[in-house]
Amino acid sequence: MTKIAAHDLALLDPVQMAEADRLTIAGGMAGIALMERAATAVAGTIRRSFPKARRIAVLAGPGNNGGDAWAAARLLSEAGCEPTVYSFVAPDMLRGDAALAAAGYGGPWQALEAFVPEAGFDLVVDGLFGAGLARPVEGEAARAIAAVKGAKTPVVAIDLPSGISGASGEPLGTVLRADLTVTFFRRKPGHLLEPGRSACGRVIVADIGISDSVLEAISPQVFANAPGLFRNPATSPRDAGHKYDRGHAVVFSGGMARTGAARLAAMAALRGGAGLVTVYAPGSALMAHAAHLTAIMLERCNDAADFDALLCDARTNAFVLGPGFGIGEDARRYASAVLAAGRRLVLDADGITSFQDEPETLFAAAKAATSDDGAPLVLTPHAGEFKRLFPDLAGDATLSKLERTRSAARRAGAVVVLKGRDTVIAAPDGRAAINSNGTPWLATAGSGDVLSGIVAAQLAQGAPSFEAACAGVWMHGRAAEHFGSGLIAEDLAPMLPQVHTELAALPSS
Ligand SMILES: NC(=O)C1=CN([C@@H]2O[C@H](COP(=O)(O)OP(=O)(O)OC[C@H]3O[C@@H](n4cnc5c(N)ncnc54)[C@H](O)[C@@H]3O)[C@@H](O)[C@H]2O)[C@@H](O)CC1
Ligand SMILES: [K+]
Repeated sequence: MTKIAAHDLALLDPVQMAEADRLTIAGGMAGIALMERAATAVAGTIRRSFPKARRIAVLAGPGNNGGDAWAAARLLSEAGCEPTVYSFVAPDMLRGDAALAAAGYGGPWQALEAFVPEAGFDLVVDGLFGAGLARPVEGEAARAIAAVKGAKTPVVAIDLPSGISGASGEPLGTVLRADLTVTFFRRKPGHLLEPGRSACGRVIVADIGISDSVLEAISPQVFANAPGLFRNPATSPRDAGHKYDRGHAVVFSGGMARTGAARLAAMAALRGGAGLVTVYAPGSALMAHAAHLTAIMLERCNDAADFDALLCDARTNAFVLGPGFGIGEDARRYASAVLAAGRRLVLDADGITSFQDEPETLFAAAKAATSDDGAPLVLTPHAGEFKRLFPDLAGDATLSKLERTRSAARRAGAVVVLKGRDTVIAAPDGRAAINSNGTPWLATAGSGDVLSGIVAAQLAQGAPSFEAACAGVWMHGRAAEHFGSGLIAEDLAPMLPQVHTELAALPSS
């Protein structure tokens, strides 16, 4: 990935954001100037997005999130609105920049206890808690949030909806649901991870004068998943290219009654950009495949002897094992052999479950096969499959989805794609990406088989595993967006040409 793209897509946790703040202040900008810019962004967004809002309730917390709220109230008042601040603490309890911001506001304010949203407000501004949320929201703040929910008045959150952790997207006590969230400099993981993402509504990132150069010192490792993270265009063939330039992907098939999943993955691999795709199937499944496959090739693979012979073709470089394959010794043997032969492997579904009693065998094989090119193994579990390989991480309620996936990748020596509405992709070296495209229609039978095929296509074309996984997840989500409602798994691969066209049109990075 390029530095510029990575910087644009960086997500900062509250500690890193505080560091960005500190470096900016150390560079000569006063803290109150940063707060003023944050408030200007909030007030400006409100004026643009809710131009008819006159009577505005501004909920202000005890820290700098509250400071932003007091300063925004002043700006809204200057713009002709009628704000009333409802403060969580008496203003003389505020400290630092927040105290300065409150002192600069000359309009009406009351204690938070007095807040009754039914009193005809057009809009509520949530400046209770942001990056500094440190414990569950309870008591008076929780009452105010519940009252906002009941009133159905539009809500604009400052930085984060109160009750959502910026680091994890997890709720801490009562959570406010916003229609729009204005955050500063860069998004935070909590804006993309559920349930945070749903609580934010639309997210606007405002420039408050923090220079991108602070990111050099912070060196972010977590990113929003988007084309800047992977080779761009990921899949456009060279004009004078040969099909072998784009690699040869292989999909292992299950037996006679379970061949569809392998075909879904194989077609996705071909449409995903692999030059050639072959299905390796047991003899019992050959007829079923032969009746369906055209551009995709077919080989008999009944046992280890067949497989060893097939592996002699050094051009097969990316394998998919798992969809419809069946759980057991064959899966373990083939997966280990693929890795030992220096090929790259997407392990999904039954392939993952096959290692539930001996995950260390898989992890050792992945680590032994790791080279300068990075991890050779990509695991694509949903939450249930993740739990089979990493039961302790799955059961640790103190870990966020992001932390769980990063720990799993480090332990396995593999790129881990933990699927869901907020799919997290993590590499053993600590890099991680959070995906946010796609539609709810992706929760359909066979959707994961397609994803494994698209990822294998990127591996076959030579993308490093982390980039291949990021690209595959993004393309999969984008294909669903192009199709729209009524999607089933078969509809995804036919949408991939549009996704390739879109990627190819982006400026190369
Ligand atoms: N870091 C930056 O670069 C900038 C930060 N700004 C604002 O500053 C905010 C962060 O400010 P702070 O670090 O002061 O944090 P917050 O204002 O989010 O909250 C911290 C305060 O809330 C209290 N608190 C935390 N959880 C509570 C709970 N559940 N119930 C009751 N009290 C609770 C803490 O004791 C502390 O007093 C950001 O969200 C943003 O709005 C902006 O002013 C612009 C620049
Ligand atoms: K807030």
